[in-house]
Amino acid sequence: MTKKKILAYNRVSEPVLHDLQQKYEVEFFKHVDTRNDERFLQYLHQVEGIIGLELKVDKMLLDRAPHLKIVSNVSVGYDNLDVTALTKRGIMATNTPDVLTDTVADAIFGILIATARRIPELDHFVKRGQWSEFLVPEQFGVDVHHKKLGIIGMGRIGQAIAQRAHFGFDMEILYHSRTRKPEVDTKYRATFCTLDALLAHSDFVCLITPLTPETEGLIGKREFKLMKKSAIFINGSRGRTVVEEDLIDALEKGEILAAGLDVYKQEPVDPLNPLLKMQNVVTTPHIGSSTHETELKMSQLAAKNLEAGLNGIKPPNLINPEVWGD
Ligand SMILES: NC(=O)C1=CN([C@@H]2O[C@H](COP(=O)(O)OP(=O)(O)OC[C@H]3O[C@@H](n4cnc5c(N)ncnc54)[C@H](O)[C@@H]3O)[C@@H](O)[C@H]2O)C=CC1
Ligand SMILES: O=C(O)C(=O)CO
Repeated sequence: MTKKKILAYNRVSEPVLHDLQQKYEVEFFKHVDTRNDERFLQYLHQVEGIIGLELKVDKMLLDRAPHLKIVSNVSVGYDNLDVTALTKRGIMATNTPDVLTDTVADAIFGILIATARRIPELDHFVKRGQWSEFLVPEQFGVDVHHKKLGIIGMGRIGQAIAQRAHFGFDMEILYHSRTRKPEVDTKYRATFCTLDALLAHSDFVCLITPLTPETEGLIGKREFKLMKKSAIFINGSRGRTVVEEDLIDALEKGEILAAGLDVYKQEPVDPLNPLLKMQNVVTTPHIGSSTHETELKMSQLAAKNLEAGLNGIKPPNLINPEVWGD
């Protein structure tokens, strides 16, 4: 029997890829120009399944994949997929929620602390051999514990951040989300509020929504102006939820104190991006879920979704259940 053809893209853990290769014909592509790479386009024409990270799946790509049944993202975010176009063609789309929640929350909390306590900057100071006298107040950071944390997007990861903030650091939590979550209010002593109230009152503003037409550019000039001058802004969502030029402007003008960023408008980030030159900005290269343990779990879950879809079983993490007739 001929094996079903699968296209693996960008990042799929080695043991998972190996396992898939036993059962399917698998071609792995690292980074491709999806419009012009001949090998990619020829293989795409034959595949029934795609598994991978951040492949831009749009109408043009789908027109070139007539046998495609399922696209299995190795990520919880799926802003890389044109879900409407997939659904119209009856193609399943899946993601990897839950398995990465705690890992991402750890990373975001780490970035928050690193920004508040200026850890990367002072690490360089020590390593450059500049630590010759006691620290001066200009090098001090700000406290995290007992401060007000504003979380925009109180979903799975937002709640895991709230848990760390409440139980670990006794922080007061404000949140803004599509709906109020009474269980979160009780569990983490959190208060649901408008976006503007959150921005005006928070010491730390943490953005962790998905990227959607509603959240694109959610935080820009007006929102930075509403924040406290002492506010620290943390973005763990996607770069385009923020107007990056306005963030740069707000930092340059001292409208906010500092920023901790895991995501950018363009990734990998342009080495000339002014954010990289700012001492009060902590940058990480989209590390949210990137631990050995969690990347493996994400790939395993993505493979489970893929195989279910290919074999006529409803995938556990179907994003567009309409294609299943639900
Ligand atoms: N930096 C990184 O490495 C990672 C980033 N992410 C990002 O985090 C996002 C969230 O992941 P989860 O918490 O698992 O998703 P989720 O779906 O559980 O939570 C998202 C929350 O955002 C809220 N939301 C949506 N639109 C909103 C709006 N316009 N205003 C306010 N709140 C809004 C939703 O109501 C929901 O509570 C992902 O979609 C992804 O973009 C996820 C994993 C790793
Ligand atoms: O899962 C996601 O959405 C990520 O950003 C990377 O893990």
